[in-house]
Amino acid sequence: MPPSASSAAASDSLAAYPWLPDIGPVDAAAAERTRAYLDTLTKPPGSLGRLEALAIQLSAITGSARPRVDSPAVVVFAADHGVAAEGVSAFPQEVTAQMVANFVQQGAAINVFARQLGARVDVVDVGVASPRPLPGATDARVRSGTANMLHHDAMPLDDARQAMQAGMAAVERAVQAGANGLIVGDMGIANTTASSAMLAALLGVPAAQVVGAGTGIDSTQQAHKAAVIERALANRQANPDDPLEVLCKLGGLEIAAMAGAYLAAAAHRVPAVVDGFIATVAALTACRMAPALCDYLVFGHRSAEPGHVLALEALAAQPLLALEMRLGEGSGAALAYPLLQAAAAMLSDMATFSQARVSGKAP
Ligand SMILES: Cc1cc2ncn([C@H]3O[C@H](COP(=O)(O)O)[C@@H](O)[C@H]3O)c2cc1C
Ligand SMILES: O=C(O)c1cccnc1
Repeated sequence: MPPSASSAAASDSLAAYPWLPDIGPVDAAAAERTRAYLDTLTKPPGSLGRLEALAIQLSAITGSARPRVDSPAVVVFAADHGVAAEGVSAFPQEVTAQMVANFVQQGAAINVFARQLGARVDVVDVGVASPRPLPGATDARVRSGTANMLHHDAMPLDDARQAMQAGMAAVERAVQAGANGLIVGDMGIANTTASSAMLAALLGVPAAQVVGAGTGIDSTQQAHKAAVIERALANRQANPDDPLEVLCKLGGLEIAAMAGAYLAAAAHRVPAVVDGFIATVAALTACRMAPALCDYLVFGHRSAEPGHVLALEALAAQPLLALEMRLGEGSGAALAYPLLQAAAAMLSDMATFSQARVSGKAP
């Protein structure tokens, strides 16, 4: 298919989904004002480096000269994956539900980092494979896990839409409760397989190039994981120009919910911090659906999962941190969040040259 025909197919499929929120461009005038204001603050121009770029982005997102990000919300979406049956993770599927209980009991890494930010963690079950609702989690279960992508499409379109809407609804709740920043996380055993398959399909690269250790599989198991993904890609034949089709055939319910959450945050002009590999694949999918979204996202960290670099490159994204982490849950996004707060505080609290009577640059 020639490029023009394939992009027409992609936008046709988008037109069929009016349930996606409308996202306008970021506020370029507010960004420009902040860019100029930064040079009036008592520091050599540009000396706060990427923190200055972050401050400009926060103004662009919020439209405010003094953006506020003092009240973040953390939302962790959990779901299971049929492809876990192929032995692609170091851990069994029941860990997804067990970790949801751990989130509810405040014991996971994301709970610890959220506490440091004074943020609440909303754990949303969009598709955990457990017989009963999970106590303490928000029940938005669309279905009990995806189908095994090796043999079936992971989910039908209607389930992907419902999961994306669950993501949007979680952001609505957070924004109504006063959140002005969003940290989105994932929990789902085998979701590095789903994300790797989606990324290989979206970028047209071999699975071996994106596959990594996930929860800690060795190199032999990684070769098996790549082979499973290659067979799934061949069986599913997802159209790389149709991100929703890629999501339905190869993705996961929590990945769909994360994509919906980013879109809803942008529609509210609330900065969302993207976490690691899984989160970035969700963000890439959402950005392919609504390209205006990309300017609203802050990339928190670079995960040790090898596919993450490719996903970040596809978004021309520069993550704030690189701590060799490979956890998910929103943990890297939460650790990066204080940098957003520092950028905002720089704009609201620093003295200007004239206020502090400091001489400007020599002529
Ligand atoms: C105890 C535990 C806590 C986690 N928290 C996040 N993940 C992360 O690991 C999983 C993805 O890796 P894979 O594709 O190899 O299964 C996801 O659940 C992800 O959120 C965890 C995994 C485990 C085992
Ligand atoms: O970077 C991630 O999001 C990640 C990597 C490995 C396992 N779970 C999550």
